[in-house]
Amino acid sequence: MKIFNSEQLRLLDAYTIKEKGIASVDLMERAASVFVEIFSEIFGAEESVRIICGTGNNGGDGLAVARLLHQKGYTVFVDIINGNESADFKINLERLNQQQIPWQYVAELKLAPTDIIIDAIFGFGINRPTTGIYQKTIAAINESKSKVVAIDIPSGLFPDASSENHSIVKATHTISFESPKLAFMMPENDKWVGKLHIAPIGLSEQKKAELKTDYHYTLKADIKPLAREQFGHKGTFGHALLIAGSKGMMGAAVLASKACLRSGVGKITTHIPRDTAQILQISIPEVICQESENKSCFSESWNTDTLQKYDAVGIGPGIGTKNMNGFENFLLNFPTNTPLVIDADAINLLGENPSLLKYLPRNVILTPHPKEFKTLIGQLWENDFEKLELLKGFAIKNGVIICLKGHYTAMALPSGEVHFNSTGNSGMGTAGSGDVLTGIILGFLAQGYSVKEAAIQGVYEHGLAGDRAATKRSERAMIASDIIENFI
Ligand SMILES: NC(=O)C1=CN([C@@H]2O[C@H](COP(=O)(O)OP(=O)(O)OC[C@H]3O[C@@H](n4cnc5c(N)ncnc54)[C@H](O)[C@@H]3O)[C@@H](O)[C@H]2O)[C@H](O)CC1
Ligand SMILES: [K+]
Repeated sequence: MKIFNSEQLRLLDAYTIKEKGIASVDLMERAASVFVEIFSEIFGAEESVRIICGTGNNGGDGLAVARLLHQKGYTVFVDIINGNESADFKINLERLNQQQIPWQYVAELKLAPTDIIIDAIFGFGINRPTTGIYQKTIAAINESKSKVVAIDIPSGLFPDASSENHSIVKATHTISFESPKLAFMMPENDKWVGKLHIAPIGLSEQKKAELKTDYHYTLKADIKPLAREQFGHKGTFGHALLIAGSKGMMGAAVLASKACLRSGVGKITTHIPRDTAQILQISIPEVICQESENKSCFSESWNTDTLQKYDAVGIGPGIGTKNMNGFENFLLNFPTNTPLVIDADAINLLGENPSLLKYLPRNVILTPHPKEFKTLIGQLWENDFEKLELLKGFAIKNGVIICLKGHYTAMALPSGEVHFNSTGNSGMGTAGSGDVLTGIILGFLAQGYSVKEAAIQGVYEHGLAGDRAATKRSERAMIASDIIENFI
């Protein structure tokens, strides 16, 4: 799914009105009705609802929502912060009056206790930080004990730019129209957005296809698993090579190898330090162990012909950062066309020696978490929008795919596209979770997925398995092995 900016959403809005001959107030009605549909699935009509409206179209949505909830039997009360009223706001205020729904203009909001507040102050029309009555109202909402549901976007949050240090409504749920906003993908905004719901309102599909954006949100419909050949065998489902583990870190090699096998790969060879084979072999009988001549780390020397025998290679989980020489030889001899996934300590080694970046092969995926990304680029960022620019810049400059792990893992491609992932949960912030992801991506690459597909689909399926694990156990109690067990 594409992520549109506010200018594009306005365009889509205007185009849909023209193309479908639908009045803008009817589009607002459609938005309000999908909002109410989702809202009423979460909250029952016994809960009291206070709707706080601005006077633009977000406020207009709020008035229409008030009327529709009233018709469904909810007790609603509307507060309006006086301002310039949009045309569709005026029509909806008239409709509110016709149904005799109680409302008042507020100069200073004294919030009577209510179960739920619906935030309809500002939507994507916000163009400056909130001040005065708006700021005070937002503070009152955030201090209340009520659950808060934002219409389209928590008021005060800029959809397409950083809102650091602004006054913003802290929503429990955000029900956003048609497409998520870029701001929702930023970890710094997690505290404002709460649980995100996307509500399609039927904007023109043709125009959506035409509009260009760098930003995408991966949903189930974007996932296309490779068909498994009925006559295939372990020789045709790909042979992966994983370079992983060191003394005390063999768990990383075990988790990544097992995840790789579960991803459907035909065979995996795992290259490990000498004398550690027992640990791996006992943990996973299906793995082929290849021991390094080094007792404590991976091999010093690598040759292209040997590496070329594998369909894909992964390096990093648990390898430590001592063997720079071996890592350099590995990259210098890496075959041009073999897909490669680089994770964990291999990323730290690259960060320590950025001159190696030029030796990265063309089909490479890097999977850093934010700390590893910082080491890799040797630079700090002021906010998450800046971090996103750095991520995009790195992918473009080095011609690589880079997946910045976290909630809504961001995958930047050399084309400048960024795909945000929609699956996963806080339970995945657990030791070994990243090793599992490396194994899955490696397995996908070895089976013949393109680097783009392996990155996007690997991250999506890793998150999905994590969501299943959290349902069976809990976000708190799940561990990385549960992600593997729930990969189906
Ligand atoms: N295409 C769609 O997705 C649809 C969106 N709808 C809803 O409309 C809003 C956007 O409405 P808009 O009237 O453009 O803007 P706002 O209501 O967000 O803001 C109103 C107005 O306020 C002024 N303003 C901006 N910042 C400030 C500030 N800090 N202090 C004071 N005043 C401010 C500015 O002039 C704005 O224009 C969208 O989010 C949806 O909720 C439709 O209902 C359906 C189609
Ligand atoms: K809002």
